[in-house]
Amino acid sequence: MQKDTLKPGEAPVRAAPHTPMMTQYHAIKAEYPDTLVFYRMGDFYEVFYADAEKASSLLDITLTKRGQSAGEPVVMAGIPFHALEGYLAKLIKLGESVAICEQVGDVATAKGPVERKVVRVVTPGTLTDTELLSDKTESILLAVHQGARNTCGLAWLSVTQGEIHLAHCASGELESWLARIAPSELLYNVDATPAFEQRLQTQRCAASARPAWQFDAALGVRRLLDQLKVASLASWNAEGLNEAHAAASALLGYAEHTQGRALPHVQGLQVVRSGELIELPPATRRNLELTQTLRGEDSPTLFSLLDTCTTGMGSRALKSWLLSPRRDRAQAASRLEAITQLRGGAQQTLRTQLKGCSDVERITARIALRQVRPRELVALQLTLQKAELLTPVDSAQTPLLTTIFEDLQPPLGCAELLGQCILDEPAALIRDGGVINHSVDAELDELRAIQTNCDGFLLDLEIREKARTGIANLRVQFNKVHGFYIEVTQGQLDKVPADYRRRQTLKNAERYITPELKTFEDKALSAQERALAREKWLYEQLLDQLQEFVPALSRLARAIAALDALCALAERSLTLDWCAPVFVKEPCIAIGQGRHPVVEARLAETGGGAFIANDCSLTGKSRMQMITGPNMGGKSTYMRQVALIVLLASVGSYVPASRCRLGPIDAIHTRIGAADDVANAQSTFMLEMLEAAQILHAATPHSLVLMDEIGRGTSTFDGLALAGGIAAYLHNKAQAFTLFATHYFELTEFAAQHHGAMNVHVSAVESGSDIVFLHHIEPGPASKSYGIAVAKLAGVPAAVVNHARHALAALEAQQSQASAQVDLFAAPPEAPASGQTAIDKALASIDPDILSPREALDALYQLKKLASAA
Ligand SMILES: Nc1ncnc2c1ncn2[C@@H]1O[C@H](COP(=O)(O)OP(=O)(O)OP(=O)(O)O)[C@@H](O)[C@H]1O
Repeated sequence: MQKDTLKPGEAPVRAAPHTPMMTQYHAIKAEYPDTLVFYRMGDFYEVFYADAEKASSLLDITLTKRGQSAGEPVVMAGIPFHALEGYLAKLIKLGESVAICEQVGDVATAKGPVERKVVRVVTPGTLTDTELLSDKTESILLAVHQGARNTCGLAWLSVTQGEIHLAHCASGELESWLARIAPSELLYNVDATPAFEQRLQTQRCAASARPAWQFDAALGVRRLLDQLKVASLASWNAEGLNEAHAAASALLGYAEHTQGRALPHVQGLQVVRSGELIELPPATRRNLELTQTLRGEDSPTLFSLLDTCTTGMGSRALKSWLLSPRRDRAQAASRLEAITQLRGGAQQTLRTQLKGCSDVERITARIALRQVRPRELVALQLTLQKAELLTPVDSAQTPLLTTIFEDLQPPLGCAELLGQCILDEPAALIRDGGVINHSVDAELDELRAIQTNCDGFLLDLEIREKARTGIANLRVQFNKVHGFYIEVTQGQLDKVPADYRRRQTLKNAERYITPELKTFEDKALSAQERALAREKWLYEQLLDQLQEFVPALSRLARAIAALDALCALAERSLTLDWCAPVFVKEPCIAIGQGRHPVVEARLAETGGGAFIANDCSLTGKSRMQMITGPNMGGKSTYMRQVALIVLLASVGSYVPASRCRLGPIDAIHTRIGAADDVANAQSTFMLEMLEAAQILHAATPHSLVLMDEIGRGTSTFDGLALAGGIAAYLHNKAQAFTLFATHYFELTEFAAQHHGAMNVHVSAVESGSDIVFLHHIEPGPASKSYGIAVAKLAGVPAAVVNHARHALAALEAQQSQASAQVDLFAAPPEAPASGQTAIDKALASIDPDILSPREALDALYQLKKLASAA
C-alpha cells in the first residue's frame, strides 16, 4: 500500500518499531497464537489487540487504547490480578484457553521490561485449580490419532487423577468412545481427514488440531516409559498399540506444555479394550438418564439418586463405575461382596468418619505440580489424621476391603511434616506470607521478631516524642503506601522540632519522618521483604519434601474414593430396600418385584402413591416381550427399570428388586422417543431409524435391547411394517433380549409366530369413560388402547373427546370389513444371489477332477448353450 504512495527515489517510510515491552509481548504471543495471553503488568493482567477484543466481548470488560507501539495505538483490556480465578472460570466455560504470563525477573534490577514467562496454560481439559473444577466431574483431556485402515488410537487422562488410558478403536466406533470418555478437551492430528474431523465435532467440547509430528508412536512409547519410569509397557499389556501410542505422545506433550512442567504424579496406565466393557451407547446413557435428565439437568438421574458420597472423590469414582461396567463379572462381584459386608453396620460409622475429608486426589496432583495452596496442605494434614482413625470393618473382610484398608494407611511422617511446617491457619496464598510455622527456621523467626517488635518500638517512640515535643496527641503510625510516620495535627504544628521531615500533608494534619524512624523503617521493611522471600523458599523446600509422598497419597486418595462409593451404595441399598443380584452363566434376566429407582423416589417425594413393582423374566428360550397397553400405563418405566437393574447389577451394586438373576450381558441398547435434532438437520424419524440401524447391527444374544414405539414417526403402514421387520430381525438374527413396547395391535400376533417372543401388557381398568392405570405387567396382549380416555384425563376439551369417540367407532367398523390379512412377519422372498448367473452356477457344480472325458465334453457343450442363451 505504502509503495503506491512513494515518489520515485523516495525511501520507504519505516513503521516505527515496537516499544521494548510490546516487543517482548509479541515474542511471547507468537508462541501461543491460538491462546489468549494474560500478560502480567503490576497488579493487572493485560490482554492486547485481537485477544483484548475477544476478552472484552467474552468477559464484558472495557476495551481501551493506550499509548503507541509501532506507530499504532495499543488496543488493550485488563483485569486485576486478584480477580483472575473468576475470569478464568468464565473463559474456560466458554471453551477458551488462557496462557498466564507472569513477571519472573527482578523488577528492581531489570533494565528494560522485566523478564516475563508463560508459567502455565489453563485449558478446559487440563484444569487443576479447585475453583475451576467441578467436585463431581473429572476434567478429561483426550488425544485422538486417525490411523491407517479406519482405525484410530485414543489416549486420555485427567491431570488431577494420575492415570493414562489407552484404547484402539475402529473409526465407526469413535462416537461411542467419545461419549463414554466425555472429554472436556480434545486434540487430534492436523492431517486427519475432513470426514474424521467432522465426526469429532459431535462431541461438544474444545477441540484443536495439533501438528502431525506430535502424534508419533515411537515418541509416544518413549514418553510413556519416561512417565511411568519403566523399561517396558508389557506389564500393562500396552505394547503394539501404535495408534494409541501416537495419541499418547501428543497427550503427554500437551499436558506438560500446559502445566509448564512434568507430571510426576501420573504413574498409572490402563488399556481399555472394546470387548471388556458393557456397551452403553450415547442413546442409552441419554434415554436411561444415567447422569443427566433428558432436559440436560443433573437431577433427578440414576447418579443423583445413588450419589450420597461424602467426598468429591467418592462421587467421581461412583460416576465412573456407573458409566463403565465390565462384561466380566469379577469386579462387580467383588464390589457386591464388599457392599454386603459394609451393610453389616460399618457403612454408617465409616461414612461419618469420611465426612469432611479433603480432596486428597486433587491436592496430591497439585503438590506434584507445585501449585498447592497452604490451606490445602492443612486440609490434607487433617484428612491424613482422619484416615489413620478409619478402622477396618471387622475380621471377616473381603479382598476388596482388605486392599482398600491397606491403602488407607497414610504415608508415614507426612501429616507430621505438614503439622510441623505449616501454621494452623495459614494465609490463603504463600505470596502474602504467614504460612510457615514458628520454630521451623531460625532465620524466619528472627525476621519475624523484628516485625513483632515493631509495635513495641513504635509505642516507645511515641511516648518519647510526646515528651520531647510536648505534643500530647502526636501519633506514630504505619501505612502500606507511605510507610512509617509521625502525625501532628494542624493546631500543634508550631511545636514540631527541626529534625522532623515532612512526608505527607493531610487536611488537618501533617505527617513527618525522623532519622531514627527512617532507620527503623528500613530495617522493618527489609525484614518483612526478607521474611516473605524466606517463607517462599521454605515452602518450595517443603514441596520438594512432599514429592516422595505423592505415590502413597495417590493410593490413599483412590482408597478413600472407593470406600466412599461403596459405603454410598451400601447406604442406598439399605435405605431404598434393594437386593443383591446373583450372576449366573446361562443367558437370563430374571427380576422379581423390580422397581424404577428414580420414578419410585419421585413418587415417594411427591406423595404420588406407591410404586407398583413388576417381575421380568427373559431366558435363552423366551427372549422377547411385546409390551402393549395404554399410554401412561407404565411401559417405558417398566422397560427402563429392567435396563437400570441390569446396569446396577453389572456395576456391582444392589438393585431395586426383591430378587435378580443375571446372565452375561455385553450391551444395553435403547431406542426410546427422540427429540428432533434440528442442529444436525435430522428429523425425528431419521434419528429413529439411525438409532434402530445401529442397534440392529450391534445387538448380540447377550445384549439387552429396549425398543419403545418404534415406527411411530411415520405413516401407520410404513411404521407398522418397519416395526414388524425390526422385531423379526431382533428375534431371529440378533436373538437379543428384547423389550418391545408398541401401540400397533397387529404386533401382538408376533408372539404366536415366534417361539421366543411373548405378549405382556400393562393393566388398566375403565370405570365409566374414565381410566385407572394399575401399572402392573400381566401376561397376554392389551385388549384396547385407551388413547381417548388418556386424552380426556389430560383435559382435552369434551367436544374433541366426543368427536374422537365417534370417529374411532367408524374407523373400527371400516377395518373389520377390510379383513384381508397381511403376514407382517413372513420371511421376505429369497433375494436372487447377487451377480450369480446360470453359467456361474453350472461352473460351480463342475468338479473337473472327477469327470470322464465324455462328461467333460458334455459339460462344455452345456456351458456353450447357456452362454448363447444368456
Ligand atoms: N410401576 C409403576 N408404579 C407407579 N407408577 C408408575 C409405574 N409405572 C409408571 N408409573 C407412572 O406412570 C407414568 C407414565 O409411565 P410411562 O411413561 O412408563 O407410560 P407409557 O406406557 O410408556 O406411556 P406412553 O405410551 O404414553 O409412552 C410415569 O411417569 C409414572 O408416574
